[in-house]
Parts: sequence; structure tokens; C-alpha cells
Amino acid sequence: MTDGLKVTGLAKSYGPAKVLDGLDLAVPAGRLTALIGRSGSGKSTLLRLVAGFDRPDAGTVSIADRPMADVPPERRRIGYVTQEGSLFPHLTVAGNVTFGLPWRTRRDRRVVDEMLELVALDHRYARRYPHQLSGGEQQRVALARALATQPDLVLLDEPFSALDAELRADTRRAVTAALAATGTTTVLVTHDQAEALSLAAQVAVLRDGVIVQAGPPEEVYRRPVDPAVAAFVGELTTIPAQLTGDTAETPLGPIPLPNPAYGTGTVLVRPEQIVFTDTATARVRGKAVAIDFRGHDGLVDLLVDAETGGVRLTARCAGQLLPAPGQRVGLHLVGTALGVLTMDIGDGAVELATQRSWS
Ligand SMILES: Nc1ncnc2c1ncn2[C@@H]1O[C@H](COP(=O)(O)OP(=O)(O)OP(=O)(O)O)[C@@H](O)[C@H]1O
Repeated sequence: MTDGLKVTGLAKSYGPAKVLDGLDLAVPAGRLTALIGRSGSGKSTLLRLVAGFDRPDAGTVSIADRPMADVPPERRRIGYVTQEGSLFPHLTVAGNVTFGLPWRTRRDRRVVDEMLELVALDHRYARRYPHQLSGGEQQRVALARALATQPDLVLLDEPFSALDAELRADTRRAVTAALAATGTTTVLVTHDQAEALSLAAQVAVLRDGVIVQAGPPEEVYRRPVDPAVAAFVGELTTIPAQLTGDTAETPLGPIPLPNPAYGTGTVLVRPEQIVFTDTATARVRGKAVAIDFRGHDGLVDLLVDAETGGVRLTARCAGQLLPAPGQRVGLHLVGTALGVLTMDIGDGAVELATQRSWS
């Protein structure tokens, strides 16, 4: 697969603060890459350097195989959509959509109709002004404006974060469909891990000035490179274990390990890897202690029976099937462990995870 965007050794400091520290990232052409990382980790800084709004201290940026070192922002063939969309308030939707186009094309109604259709907006919106649109509609117009110039790369900086949940889902669908239909290389910055995992072909995790992991969503979720990434992209639960090479023996039974490990340790798994089974026939049983109800599903704090370890765990369960607090449940462990902390550190494992070895 060719790279739509390639960044190598990118460095940027503001005063003494090193924000990007030799960052490498390859974004496959025609696909969407989600960039995630804690607040202040440098996501917007990276986008600004790629767009040419700011200059890196070191490193290179290439877009569609063109080195960008001497290319000014307006010649980089980039579409940029921010959280607020930043439409021109004094221009109609049509005026906004065609803003970056040559004069002659600007008056061509077909371009506007085509772009509005692409982002699932009725062509009658063309004559409205931004203040006459909802937040989600404004974001779609902002994307239509960005796509109208047929850019080599679209940068989306938290474009859905100001929208409420329902509008966000609709807008997200329209925007990703438009990007897929045009085969546009896209980098999406988001604070919403679920959004990143669901929309992206590649998820890239920014931490300490570098990309610590980039890969397909399933890989980042199931095979995180370290405990901090594991905790950042989803919930975790820990189980004490004896590590016997390719397998960990836990109170809930054996579980395969991604990498061989030996001795006493703690395995990390996702809560959905602990599955409820029939209490009568289960080999391991426990009791639901507390429920964290989340609508479509919930997290269940469990206490495993004393004779099978007496450990506390968290399981995920579909909303309809959630046990009541105090209810007895059968337990079964599925899948492969995310990794192992090769020290038995008990209940505080997740908090301590970043400080411990990982295998
Ligand atoms: N122009 C600037 N001058 C000084 N410091 C800056 C400048 N721009 C960004 N920073 C600092 O660089 C760091 C990274 O900022 P950036 O906005 O890139 O992070 P982010 O990951 O996008 O954060 P968020 O998720 O909160 O939007 C922050 O500590 C920020 O204060």
C-alpha cells in the first residue's frame, strides 16, 4: 500500500517543552488513520506541521510522495476541518463550498450540488448561511468545502466533538461515507477511542512525542504494545497467574499469552474476555458485587469464590443479561491475554501497569 502521508523524524519544541521528538508515521493512501493520545500529547501540533502552518525543528513531511519542506500551506493540497468547522459566516453554503475553487468553477452549481450530495445534505441548503445550520450540518459543509478542491490529504481535528451523541453518529456516518467514496487519505484526531476504533483503517497512538503504536484497530485493541496503550484504548481487568511459557494458569483456567513468560505474574485481559456461564455446570463461580450500567452493556465487579482464588475481576456483559448485585454467576475466560506484568502486584495492577515490565 502506498503512503498518502509520510512523516519521518519530526521534532517540535515550544521553548523547553519538547512536544514531538523524532516522530515517524506512515498514513496509507485512500484510507482513514485515527490519531489518538492524551490531551497535550501533540496531536494538533502534528496536524499543524503537516499542514505547514508551523515549521518543524527537524524531520520531513511528504504528501502523496511530494516532499513538503518548501511548499507553503496553500500549495500542499490539504483540506483541514476543525472542531468548529470554521465556515465563513458572510458566505452562503454554496459560497463556502466553492471558496477554494478557481473563479470559473465557483459559479458552477453542479459542483455545489455534487459536494452537498456527497456529504448527505439536500441541495436546497446551498443558499443558507452558516448560522442557519445545525452544528452537524456545518461540519458537513466544512467537509464539503475541504473535499471540493480534491485535496491529496484531509486533516480532521476533532470534527465531531462539539456535537451531541445523536448528531455525532449521523455526522460521522455522512463524513466517513464521503471520505470513503472519494478515496481520500485522511487523518482524524479524536478524543473518543470508540470512534477511532470504529472509523479508522489504522489507529496511531501518540505519546511522549512519538507514535508508540500504529496498526489496524483490532491489533491496537487486542495486541497493545504496552500496558499504557492497553489502558488507553479500552478497559482492563487483571488476573494473578502462573506463567508457564505460552500459557498463563489463572483461577479462571488457562489463557494463551501473546509472548512467552515464566514465573508469577499478572495477566491483563479485556472485561469482555470474562464470559458468564451456567452457574450449575461452571468450573469457576463467583458473585456479582457491583454493576456499572451503561445501557447497551455494563461492567460487573466480581468476587471469585474463595476455593478458586477469591480474586476480584471486572467482566463486561450485555445490558439485557446483567446480573443483579449479589447474584451468583459461572465464569469462563476466552481469547488471548493482552500481556503480562511479570510481577504479582495484585489489585493496583492497572494503575501501576505503566511502571512495570510487559511481555
Ligand atoms: N504555539 C504554541 N506555543 C507554546 N506551546 C504550545 C503551542 N502550541 C502547542 N503548545 C503546547 O504543546 C503541547 C501539545 O499541544 P497540542 O495542542 O498539540 O496537543 P493535543 O494533543 O492536540 O491536545 P488536546 O488533545 O488537548 O487538543 C501542549 O503542552 C501545548 O501547551
